[in-house]
Amino acid sequence: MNNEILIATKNDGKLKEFKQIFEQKGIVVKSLKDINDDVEIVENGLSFEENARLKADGYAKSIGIPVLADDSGLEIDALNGRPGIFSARYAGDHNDAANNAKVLSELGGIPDEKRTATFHSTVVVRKPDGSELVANGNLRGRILAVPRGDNGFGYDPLFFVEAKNKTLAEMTREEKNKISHRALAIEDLLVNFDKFWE
Ligand SMILES: O=c1nc[nH]c2c1ncn2[C@H]1C[C@H](O)[C@@H](COP(=O)(O)OP(=O)(O)OP(=O)(O)O)O1
Ligand SMILES: [Mg+2]
Repeated sequence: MNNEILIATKNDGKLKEFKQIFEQKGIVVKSLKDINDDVEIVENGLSFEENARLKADGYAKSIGIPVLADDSGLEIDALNGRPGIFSARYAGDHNDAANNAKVLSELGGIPDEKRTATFHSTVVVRKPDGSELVANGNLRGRILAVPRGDNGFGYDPLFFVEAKNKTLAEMTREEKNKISHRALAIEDLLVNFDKFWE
């Protein structure tokens, strides 16, 4: 039975979200901690999709099971879509606090109604035979001036979801996993998944 997938991410927050979503579907999630092969992947693609493919491909050849990678980021309208594909290293290195501070400083003085943003996720799954599935998800929200909440990771404390009257960091993992860009990408993925998975 083909029921295992490797989630190729070094981000524990993402891994926990994917685990919850796939385990509900009876799919066993393996992480990079379960394999010896620690590859350093340079995310130098020009799009979310290219970066997700680089990550999935980096592991798909050596591991005998399907590999899923996500490349995601925050696109702020008033910043012409920045930080976008550079979300993880916006303030120089992979530091959530510094990235959030940079975003807040760039948005300084911009009023609430102009602080709209999209969280985007592109997910690529590669099988050992090279076949792949690509899916996307988007979540609209607004960037607060002051962070709220302690859950989640990354830009979650700044990302306010109007319909829930909460930031992503004020939601439980279950709540976030019902609406997030990553959850929506997986929903999109699952439309074609069974056929791909056979
Ligand atoms: O739900 C989210 N809630 C908050 N922040 C988020 C989310 N989704 C992506 N983000 C931010 C985190 C990181 O700054 C960048 C993704 O960068 P990205 O390269 O895809 O992920 P990563 O480097 O953390 O882990 P990895 O590449 O090993 O999967 O966007
Ligand atoms: Mg990354």
